[in-house]
Amino acid sequence: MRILHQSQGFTTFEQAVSRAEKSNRSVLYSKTMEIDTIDPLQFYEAGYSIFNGTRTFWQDPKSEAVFAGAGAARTFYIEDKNRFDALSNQWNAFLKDAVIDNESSVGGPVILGGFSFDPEKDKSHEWSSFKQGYFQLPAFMLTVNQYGHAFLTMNIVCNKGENAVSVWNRMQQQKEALLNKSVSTLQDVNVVSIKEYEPDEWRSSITSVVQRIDNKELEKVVLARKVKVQFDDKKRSDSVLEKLRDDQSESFIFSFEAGDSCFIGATPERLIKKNHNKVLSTCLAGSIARGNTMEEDQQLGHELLNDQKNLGEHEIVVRMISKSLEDLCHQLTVPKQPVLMKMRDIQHLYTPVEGETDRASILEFVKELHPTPALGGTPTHKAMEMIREEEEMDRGFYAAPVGWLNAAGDGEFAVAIRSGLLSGEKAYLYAGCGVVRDSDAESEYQETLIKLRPMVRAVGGTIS
Ligand SMILES: C=C(O[C@H]1C=CC=C(C(=O)O)[C@@H]1O)C(=O)O
Ligand SMILES: [Mg+2]
Repeated sequence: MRILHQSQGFTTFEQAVSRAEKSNRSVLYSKTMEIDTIDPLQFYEAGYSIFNGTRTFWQDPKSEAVFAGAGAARTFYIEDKNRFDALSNQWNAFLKDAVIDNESSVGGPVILGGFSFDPEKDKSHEWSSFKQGYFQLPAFMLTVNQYGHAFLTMNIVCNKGENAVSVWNRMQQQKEALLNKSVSTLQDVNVVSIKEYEPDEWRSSITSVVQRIDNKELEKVVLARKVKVQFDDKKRSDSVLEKLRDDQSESFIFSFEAGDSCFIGATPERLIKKNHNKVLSTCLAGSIARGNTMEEDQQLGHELLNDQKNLGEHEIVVRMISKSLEDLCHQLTVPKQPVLMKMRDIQHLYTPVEGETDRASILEFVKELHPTPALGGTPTHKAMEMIREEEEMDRGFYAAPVGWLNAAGDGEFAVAIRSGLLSGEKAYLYAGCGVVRDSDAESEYQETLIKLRPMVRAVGGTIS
C-alpha cells in the first residue's frame, strides 16, 4: 500500500490519533484546505457512487455559504424530545479534544440537518430515519463562499486502536475520487401519479378552525396537508436539487439524505442567522399569487400590502418573533411595515428583524423561536394542540428548523416549508397556510396549491 505520510495535514492528524490513544475516547480531526473552485452540485453528484444516503446540501439565498457534504464522519440522531438542548450537548461534548486544522475563516467542522416539527406527535413510518433531530458531520464537506472560493473540509473521527495510516490513506483516495469524478447526465424517472389526501375534509377542517377562532379559542393556526407522488423508479435527490437551484434561487435550498430517504426543499423563510454577535430573523407570512403580466403582478402585490386578512396573519408573526428575540438580544431593529418578497410562483409579506446578542449558540435562538406563528400559530400551545387534532399526518421535518451550525455556535436555520420527503419510488410534498378569523376554506386550499407548485415541478410533475 502506498503510504501518504507527506500529504498535507498528516502531522495534525497524528496529533488527533495520539489524543484518542491516550484518552481512550473518540477525537475529531478536522482539516480544511482551499481547493480549485468546483460546482457544489457537481460535488454532491460525484458523491453518489460511494456516499449515496449520507449526502447533504445547503445554499442560502445570497450564496454566502454553500455546503455540499458527502459521507458521514458522525451522524447525530436525536431521540430526546428536548431536541435543541440535546443536540447542543452532544455537539459540544463531541468537539471536546477536537484537533481543528483550519487557517481560513470558512469551513471547519459544521453539522447540517434538522429537527422534528412537533416532538409530541406520533412518528409515522416514512419519517422513521429522522427521529427528533438528524444532523450529519460530513466526512467531506465542500464550502463555496460568496466570492466563489472553494474549501474542502475532511472530518475524521479517530478511535483508540485504529490503524492511522490506513484510515488516512482511505480518506485520501476517497477525496481524489470525489474531486476528480466526471459526472454523467442523470437518467431521470417519470411521475406516475400525484395523489391529494381528502381535499374536501381538509377544507372542512379549515372551516371548523375558523369557527374556533371566532369563538376566541385562539387567534391563528397554520394547517398543512401533503400530496403523494408516485414515480416509476427510485427518485434521486440530485435531479430535484438541480431543478430547485435553477428555479428557486431566492430561497434556501437544502437536501439531507438519511439512507433511502431524503428531506429536500427550497424554502424562502429564514428562522435565524447568527454570525458572532449579529443575528437576523425574518418574518414571512401572508401570500398572494404572481401576476401573468407586470401590471397584474404589481396590482396583486399592492393588494397584498393592503389586505387586512394577510396583514393580520403577518403581524402575529412579527409580534412573536420580536418578543422572542427581545429576551436574547440587547438591541433589536424591527421595521414598522412589511415589504414584498417575490418568488417564481408566489409573493409574501416580509419583515426582517435584526439584533445584537451575546448568546453563544444559534440553538438557543432556534429553541426560543420555533414554532413561529408562520407555521404554528398563536397562542403557540393551543395552536400546536389544534394541529395535532386536525392534521392526520405527521409533519416530520416539514415546517421545522433545518440548517447548519459550526464549532463556534454560529450558523443559519430556515423553516423547512416548500419541501418534501423522497422515499424510494415515492415522494411526499407538504404545504400549509395561516388560518385566521377571515380565512376562507377555498382560498386557503388554493394557496396551498400555489405553495406546492415549486416542489411538484422540481420532482417532474404538474399540479393545477
Ligand atoms: C406554511 C407555509 O407557508 C407559511 C409561510 C409564508 C406564508 C404563509 C401564509 O401566507 O399562509 C405561511 O404562514 C407553507 O408554505 O407550507
Ligand atoms: Mg396565508
